[in-house]
Amino acid sequence: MIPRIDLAQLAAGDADAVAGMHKAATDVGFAKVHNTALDAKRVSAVIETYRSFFKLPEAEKSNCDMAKTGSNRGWGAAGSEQVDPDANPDYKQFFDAGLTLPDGDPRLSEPFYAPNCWPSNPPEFEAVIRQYYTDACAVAMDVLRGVARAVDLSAEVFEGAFDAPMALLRGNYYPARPAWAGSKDFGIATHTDYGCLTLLATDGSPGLEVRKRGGGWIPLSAAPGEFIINFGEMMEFWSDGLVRATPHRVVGGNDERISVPLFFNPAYDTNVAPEGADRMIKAGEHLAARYNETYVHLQKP
Ligand SMILES: O=C(O)CCC(=O)C(=O)O
Ligand SMILES: [Fe+2]
Repeated sequence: MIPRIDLAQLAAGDADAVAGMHKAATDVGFAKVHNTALDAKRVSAVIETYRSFFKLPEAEKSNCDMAKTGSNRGWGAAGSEQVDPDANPDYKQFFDAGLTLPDGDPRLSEPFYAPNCWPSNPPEFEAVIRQYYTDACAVAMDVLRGVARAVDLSAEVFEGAFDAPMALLRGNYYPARPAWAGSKDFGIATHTDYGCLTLLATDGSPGLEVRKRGGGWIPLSAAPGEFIINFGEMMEFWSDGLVRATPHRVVGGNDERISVPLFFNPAYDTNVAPEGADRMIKAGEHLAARYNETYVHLQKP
């Protein structure tokens, strides 16, 4: 069973909500979260904005092709990410956006704080996505505070670590599963997320599957207004293995599907080693290693 958590109740310390988050974090690695600052209407507008973009001709989308920029901002064509080395590159398309830094900020030359590429169509794209990025980061921070409370990590652990986050907002577009797809082809192949927390909105269509500890897969879906959350590798390091990064995938079906994960990653220099450990795991270095493995345009031949 995947816990379903009321975020306002979690923030207020409600015992059931705290217990639900404890189970989500330490057992299944996934939860559904509702009653957040982002309502169904806002999330639907974001999903439809991405949908309009993905429906554009490839030639227009390629103005923001990340393979041309060398960073991970902009459009990723089908086949541009390979999250499982034993599977083929994913057949999904996606669009990545990160923190918008002021012009002239020296961090703009660092890969994790690279400038965004905003398409000119649909015309509202930049405004809608930038506002959602900011608001979704605030919801993710609320969730993390609830996680700290639920698993007894000191609340200060996360404070300050997300002031200039390497958080990445992605729109995933899964077309209907292609007729040519074989056993090594996925919308997104089996993987764990790299960062701390993923706050995932979807258009409500099925497709996501979460790996069960004993084997097999649990299908999970959420309509706009309700979020799926899961934990990534950095959170597993940070909590010394207490919080679980659970593998998941999308095989894909007969209908197209849009999902919008916010990968809530801390600032580059954050040490995500367990508290009190005598080693250092720099968040930015972990992320760089994982990006270099999985973005096809960054892979070494
Ligand atoms: O589309 C989904 O539901 C999941 C996407 C996902 O796992 C990812 O983008 O990391
Ligand atoms: Fe994922």
